[in-house]
Amino acid sequence: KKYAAELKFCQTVLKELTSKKYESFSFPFLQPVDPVALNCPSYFKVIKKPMDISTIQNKLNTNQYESGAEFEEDIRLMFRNCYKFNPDASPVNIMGHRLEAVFDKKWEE
Ligand SMILES: Cc1ccc(Nc2c(-c3ccc(O)cc3)nc3c(C)cccn23)cc1
Repeated sequence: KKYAAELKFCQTVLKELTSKKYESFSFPFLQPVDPVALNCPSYFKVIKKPMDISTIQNKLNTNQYESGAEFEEDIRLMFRNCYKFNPDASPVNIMGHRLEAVFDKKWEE
């Protein structure tokens, strides 16, 4: 069915984003931001809806997405959070743009 094929493609896209070849710029996005570990106490004041790839993977595995569009919403939320918290041209901001470029290419494949 279309629905199953759509969600299967989401799995393929996540596999691409977490591939070792991108680990030099995907690592800030693989796990939830830990404001204590990263020493960024303002994080939860600035970012109201945290999102990361491991959370998206879990939602996909537990059928919490109704469609590919909902999956894409969480991916885009993750990158918006990154651009909001990390100043333009900062290392993690640039990593976000690089990983989003990988997503864009695979998503429109
Ligand atoms: C004081 C300070 C300033 C910036 C950061 N950014 C940051 C983020 C981050 C990722 C996504 C996101 O939505 C927000 C932040 N991930 C990291 C990592 C893995 C290492 C170093 C910095 N990192 C951390 C602490």
